[in-house]
Formats: sequence, C-alpha cells, structure tokens
Amino acid sequence: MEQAAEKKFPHNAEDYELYEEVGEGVSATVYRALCVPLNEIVAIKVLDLEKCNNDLDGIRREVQTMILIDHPNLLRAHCSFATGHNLWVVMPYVAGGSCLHIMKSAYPEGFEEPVIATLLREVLKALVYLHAHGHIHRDVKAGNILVDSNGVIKLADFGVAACMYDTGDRQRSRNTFVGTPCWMAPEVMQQVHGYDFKADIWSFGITALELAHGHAPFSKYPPMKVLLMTLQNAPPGLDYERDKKFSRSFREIVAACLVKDPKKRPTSEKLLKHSFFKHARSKEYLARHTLGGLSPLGERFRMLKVKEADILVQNKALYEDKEQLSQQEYIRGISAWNFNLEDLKNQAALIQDDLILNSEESSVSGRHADGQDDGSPVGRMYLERANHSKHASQSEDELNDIHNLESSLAAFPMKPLEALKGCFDFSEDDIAGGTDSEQQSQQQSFTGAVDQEAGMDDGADPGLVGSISHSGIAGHRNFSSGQLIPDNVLSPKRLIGDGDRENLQPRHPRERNYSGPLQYRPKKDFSSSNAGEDASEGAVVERKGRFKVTSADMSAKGPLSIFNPISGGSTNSRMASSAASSFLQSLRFILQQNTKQREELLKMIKFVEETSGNFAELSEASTFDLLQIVPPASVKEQELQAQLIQMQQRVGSLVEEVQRVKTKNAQLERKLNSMPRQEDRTRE
Ligand SMILES: Nc1ncnc2c1ncn2[C@@H]1O[C@H](COP(=O)(O)OP(=O)(O)OP(=O)(O)O)[C@@H](O)[C@H]1O
Repeated sequence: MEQAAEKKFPHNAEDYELYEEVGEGVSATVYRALCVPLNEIVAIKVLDLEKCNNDLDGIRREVQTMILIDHPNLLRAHCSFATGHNLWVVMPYVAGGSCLHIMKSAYPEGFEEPVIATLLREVLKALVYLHAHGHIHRDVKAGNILVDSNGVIKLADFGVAACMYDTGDRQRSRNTFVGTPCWMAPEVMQQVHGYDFKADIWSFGITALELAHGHAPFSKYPPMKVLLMTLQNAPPGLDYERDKKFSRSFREIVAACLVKDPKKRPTSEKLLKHSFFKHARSKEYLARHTLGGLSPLGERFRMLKVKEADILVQNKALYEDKEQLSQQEYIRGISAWNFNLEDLKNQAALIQDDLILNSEESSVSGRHADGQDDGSPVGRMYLERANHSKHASQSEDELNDIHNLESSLAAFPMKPLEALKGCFDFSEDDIAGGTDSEQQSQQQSFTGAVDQEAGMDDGADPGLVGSISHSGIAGHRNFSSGQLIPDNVLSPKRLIGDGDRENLQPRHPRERNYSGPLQYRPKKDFSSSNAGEDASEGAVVERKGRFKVTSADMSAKGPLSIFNPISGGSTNSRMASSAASSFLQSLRFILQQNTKQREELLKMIKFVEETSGNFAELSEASTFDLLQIVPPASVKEQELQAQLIQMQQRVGSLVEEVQRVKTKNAQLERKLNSMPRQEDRTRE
C-alpha cells in the first residue's frame, strides 16, 4: 500500500511498539503506539479480520479512502498491513479521543453551544470535502469525531463510507443498511430508493443532538425500536422547554437536517453558511472546553471500562435480567447489529411487545421526541416491563400499535402479522439459556464523569507505556495493503496486546460485539451453534459494527428463527427464549381478544335463538362454531383472524335472516288479521 505524506511508515509490525488501548470499535481495537524508526507516536487500529471476513471489500475501501483523502478535518491513514490474523491501520494519534468518550468522561449532559458549533463546523468542512469528492461517510456520530490536543477536529472511521460514483455491485451497496441505527437516516432504513450524501446530513443532525444532550435520540431503545421510531415518529429535534439554553439558530439547523425527505435537507455546503456557525470559536477554545483537565486518553479509556464493568455487576445484581443487561451494550452507543431485510421483517413482527412497553414514548413527538429520560435506562426499562400488565383496556391500543406498525412497514413485502407464522420454528434446544459470563462479558456502559487528572499529551503516558513486544506473534506475515486479505490471514483466533506481546492471549469472545446481532439462521444452526465460541455469530455475514445488509443478503435464508427486539440478546438460546416469551404475550393478547369477541357473539346468537325458534338448529351450529374460536395456544394468529372473520360473517347473515323472518311473520300476521274480515264479508 502506498504511504501517506513524505514520511515512510514501515509496513512491519516489528517496527511498532504497541502501548495502551485507547479505543474499541466493534471489530477493531485502537492502540497508542510508537513507530520506532520514525520515533513518532501513532494510533494503530487493529482489525480482527476474522470478524470482518465477509466484509473484506469494506475494509479495503475504508483503508483506501483513509489513505487517499486529504483534508485537515479528516483522519488520514499513514499505511496499513496485515499481520498474523489482523489488519493494522497506522494513523496519526489523536490525543483527545472521540467526542463520545469526552462526553462520557466529563460532559455527560452534552457540550455548551459554542463548543457544539465549533465541532459541527469542522465536521461539516470534512463532509463538504467528502461529498464534493463523491463520498458518503455513512457513519457520522460523536464516536467518530476525534479531537486532538490542539483542538483540531478529525472525522474518522471510513468503515462504511461509500463512493457515490460506484457502479455495479458497489452501487448496489448503497441499497444497503449501513450505519448505526440511532444516526441512520430513514431512507437508509427503508431501502426503497437507495440514498445519497443527504444521509450524512441526517446523521449530522442526530450528531448535533447527541452533542447537545450527551446521547443520541432514541439511544435507550433497542435497534428495532429505533428503526420504527425513526420511521414512524416526527423527527427528533431540540425541545423548547428542556433545551431553552440553546439558540434559535441551533434549533433551526437541527430541524433543517432532520427532515425525513432527503431532498428537502440542505447540502453540507449550504449548511456551512448557516448563521448557527457564528457561535463557533477557535480550536484553542475547543481544546480548553473539551479536553481541559482531562486525564490522558488511555487512562480515561481504562477508567471508563472499569466503570462499565462496575455498572454491569450492579445491574446484574439488581435485576438478574439478561434481557435488560443486553440493552446496556446498545445504550452505550456501540453498533454491532448485523441483519438483513428478512431479519428486520421478522423482528418487526415481534415488536408489538416493545410497542406495548413503550407505547407512550413511541407516540411522542416534539418535546420528548428524542426519548430523553432522566432515570437510569436499565431501571427505566425494568419499570416499564413491570408496569406491563395485561389489562383489557390496553388491548385496543395494542391492536392499534400493530396496525401502525404494519403501515410503517408497508414498504416491506412481508407484513409483521404474517411474519408471526414463522415464529414457532424453534426447538427445545433453542430455548436453553446462555451462560451468565457470556452475558456479562457483553455488557458495557459509559456513564457519569470520571476523575479528572493530569493534562493531555500526544506523547507517551508515563506508567502506561507497557509496550507490547512483537516476538510473540507466531508466524505473522506482512502484506501490503494493496492486497489486504490473503486467504491465510483468516483464522479462528484473535490476538490482542495485553501489555506484553510475548503474552498475547486469545481474547475471550469479544465483549462488545454482542449488542444483539440481528440475525436469524435456519433452525439447524441454532442447535449446532450452541457449541461454538459465540452462538450468536455462526454464519454471520458481517462483523463491522453497524447495521449492514447487502443486496445479496436480501435473498431468502430458509426457515425463520426469531429475535426479541427487547433483549438484543447474543445467543440463540436467549433469542429463542425471549422471543418465545414475547410471542406468548402476543398469543395471550389474541386469546383475550377472541374470548371477548366470542362472548359478544354468544350473546348475539342467544338473541337470535330467542327471537326465532325456527332457527334454533342453525343457531346451535353457530354456537358450536363459535366455541371453536377459543384458540389453543398453538393456533396461529392468522388462522384465528380468518376464523373470526368467518364467524362475524355468519352472525351477520343470521341477523339478516332473522330480520327477514320477522318481516315475513309480520306480513303473515297482517294477512291473518285481515282474513276474518273477509270471512265476515263472505258470510254477509
Ligand atoms: N487515531 C486515533 N487516535 C486516538 N483514538 C482513536 C483513533 N482512532 C480511533 N480512536 C478511538 O478508538 C475508538 C474506536 O475506533 P473506531 O471507531 O475506528 O473503531 P470501529 O471498529 O470502526 O468502531 P465503530 O464500529 O463503533 O464505529 C474511537 O471511538 C476513538 O475513541
């Protein structure tokens, strides 16, 4: 691969000393490192090729884009090469880390407006450049906005960038789900007409809200819920009450970006001229107001991880609820959902449970449209769940929710209710629970502030510079990034630095890659995958941490399994059991509905029987049929609906028949009454 700039960065792992971990993505870990020959601190993103083995094109594209771009606000890669089972991407070290990490560490409620304006202005400059060169970034979010120690902003992560001039397969890739759900534009979710650079403008608007509040709108919800809310609800925005500290121009620019019709969104170039950016300040101001007083990145990252682990333990002790725990990963803002259109449809079919839980929020628009809540997300969800009683009064709303859901998903060929049919397709094996430790390892959450210590420095962090030696990498080979993915670099083990490269350990199944890969597999996969290292992964197509589905993914994939959108669980067993409980709830609800209708019908039949003895026989038959309406738990919802319609039609015709008989009787009565008079007349 070509090298960036004048300096020649070596393509050899031996020439780098890995220091501490400074970031983690879904399929990558980022280290601060020293390039020994150049004596320069760099960041090295170590991508696990095994986890990306179906998206090698994507990786190649990311690296190529990273090397070719040339803009002060875009993070450019120095070089990349494969070593062992990993791909190393060498890039400048951005000492402040991402805005997401900064917020999690010191600004959990978000930044002040001048800081936001400054950050967004720089991001927009990067987007103007990218769009002008035919690229769509597709993953604009606070986690990808890096701040260096001088306050210079770098937009990073081209893992999902696409070229607008692509043809053929790559063009088709723009008809794919790519991005992170909370930041994803509606047209990207819908996949009806594809999308263009305006998708970045939507994500930019969401990022503006994220920087203002410390989290993205809908970030407390599971991915499927986010999809539905984005499609169904009014676009999120700044709230007049809660966000009154922000200027009108801020409100306006957010509203301009978050328009559902992409054509109505401004271009990045136009946005850059918006009056909101009058609030922007210098990079020195930015450095002071974002990084001032923060400890070095590696230290912060380590503390956040400790904090996450604590929260995980607390949550586990409090709730012992695996489904809730799996939410944590999502809340954290990690994007690890891999799914295709069929998954979406099938998951959507089960979402009524979720809609019931959150019916209030899902109908909210405007003031609370961003789903903000002050309580702890896990506690809140737990409460919602506890409040979820099955009162009859809720039933109508539930039905409405299902209908709303249906109309929102009109673009999808299979309707949610129809998709329920596939939900029975799992075996006892599938319902066996996953291990706690596996669950636990998946959960992380960044919240609250951490202690603020020494200032920041691009150089080595004393005390943290446990360099990782190279010699432990058995048989590692170097490849130029021109040919990124030789066959033999793919292997079942992932190696990570652990302070000493001599002791490189295969990591336990990656902690953060389990926020609920939204996927399904044929039933046989369920059982077979239980034995594997990560039951959720099986024949997963894509490891990169985002929603992604390629055109090829849209083909049918055999019998359906299911996923509970609430759990976002990682193991098939958890998916199966939570889906089973979700489905049972659906059945109970249907049963309840049908019982009520049955009672109504019985009343009508009784009325018919009483009014006309002539139809007793027919009525009996109807009563018998009606009794059949009570659905055994295993009867599918659709069949029940059909039965119900038939019953209703039958009762309707009975009522008509009764009316006809009544009319006839009345006529006969009139005739009878008139008859004696005729006899009298005859006698006379
Ligand atoms: N050059 C860099 N200098 C300092 N920190 C970095 C650098 N690049 C990335 N990071 C940190 O590492 C984190 C993860 O990196 P990155 O986003 O590239 O991984 P990823 O797998 O693509 O993540 P995701 O899929 O979640 O977007 C970033 O959020 C950031 O905090």
